[in-house]
Amino acid sequence: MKSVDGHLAEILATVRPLAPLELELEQALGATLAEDVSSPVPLPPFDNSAMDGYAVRAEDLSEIPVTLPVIDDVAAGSVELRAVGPGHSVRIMTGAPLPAGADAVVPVEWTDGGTVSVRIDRRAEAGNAVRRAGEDVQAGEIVLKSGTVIGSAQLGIIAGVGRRRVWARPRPRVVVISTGAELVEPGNTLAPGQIWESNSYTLAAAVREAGAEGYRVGSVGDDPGVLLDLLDTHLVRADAIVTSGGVSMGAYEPVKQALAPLGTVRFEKVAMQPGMPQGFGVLGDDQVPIFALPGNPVSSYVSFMLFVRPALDKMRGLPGGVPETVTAYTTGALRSPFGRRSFLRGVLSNDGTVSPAHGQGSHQLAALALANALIVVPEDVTEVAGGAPVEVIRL
Ligand SMILES: Nc1nc2c(c(=O)[nH]1)N[C@H]1C(S)=C(S)[C@@H](COP(=O)(O)OP(=O)(O)OC[C@H]3O[C@@H](n4cnc5c(N)ncnc54)[C@H](O)[C@@H]3O)O[C@H]1N2
Ligand code: MOO
Repeated sequence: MKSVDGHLAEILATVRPLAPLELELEQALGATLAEDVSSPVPLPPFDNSAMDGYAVRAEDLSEIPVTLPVIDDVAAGSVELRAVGPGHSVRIMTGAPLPAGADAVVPVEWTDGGTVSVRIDRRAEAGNAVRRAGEDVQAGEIVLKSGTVIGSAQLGIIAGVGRRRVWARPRPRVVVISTGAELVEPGNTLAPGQIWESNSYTLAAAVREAGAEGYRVGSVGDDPGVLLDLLDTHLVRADAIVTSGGVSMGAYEPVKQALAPLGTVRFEKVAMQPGMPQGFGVLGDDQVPIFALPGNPVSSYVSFMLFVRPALDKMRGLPGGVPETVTAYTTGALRSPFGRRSFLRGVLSNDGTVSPAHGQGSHQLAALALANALIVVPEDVTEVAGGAPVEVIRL
């Protein structure tokens, strides 16, 4: 059997970072910067007020209280400014440019709020409530480095330095297809022998959680020809394809039957539990990677976390490697088949313990839904005693 590490290594050797595109700000959320972003100007671009109040010369406040004439009124965006001479003040709003001569802003709360003259009741030091030009960013300074994932705050600074577009690797577009003649869309009534289709929902959501775009095509039956047609239709808009089901040893295994003859997708047994039957390869002229995951709901989910998520990281231009683990102490005994690495579902607590889920079957989706971690039991270990340390992958 192929090792878990060997399978991941083959996947990571096959998938490539997506080519950068020039993305509009509105499309850039979740993309990975492929350039350093710098500011053409200092930020703030000019000295300005941090508060609504009065721009003054601090030296005029040596005697408190003091009453000063108000010679001007400046709002944010004002351009024609009168200088503040000795003994004068200017009413000023947050974000408005600091007039020449002034070196401090007195918040309105420290005054009587006058508009012709103002009584100031508290002393302000030079520099009080003044935001200096360039104190956030210097002209030419890099604000975001290439390789940064663009989240909301990153989008903010890109806009804040005046950029409309950036070069970035887009979120990979991933088409998700389930197979199985027994599957019925949720919301419909079950006939005997049928179950509600859940994997395409799980996997498309996991794709989105992994920072990619998930397109749920839904489920197809057991006909390999129908599956091939569907793949053909969707290949043009896919950076990767994920299928579930139809990869094991049964008489009706549409994914295996459709793809194995192409010669570019291999079906193998990987030494893990769950998730033993796995298919991986590439499709079409563009060599689009395809992950043919096993149909059991827990198996497809675990396979996604171990193989698809690191691959999507790599496609996004991020370091895509073995999922990180932390050490925890299992509250219960564990069993694992010899020669296979187990990924048991568990609940990791803040006290450093992990409680194995009740129900470790590959079909037990409810136990998976309660879990927040996978407990990793190595290939050469068949039993772990309660209280023993184990490695855990957070979900
Ligand atoms: N003789 C053998 N039988 C099986 C083997 C084996 O090595 N020899 N491997 C077992 C393992 S391990 C797994 S995992 C499954 C994988 O089977 P398939 O990938 O072919 O998946 P299916 O047979 O289509 O389905 C398995 C199971 O999962 C349910 N399922 C499938 N798709 C969905 C979906 N979209 N939503 C909800 N549930 C789904 C399906 O009804 C089956 O119960 O094979 C074992 N057998
Ligand atoms: O490996 Mo299968 O994934 O046991 O259910």
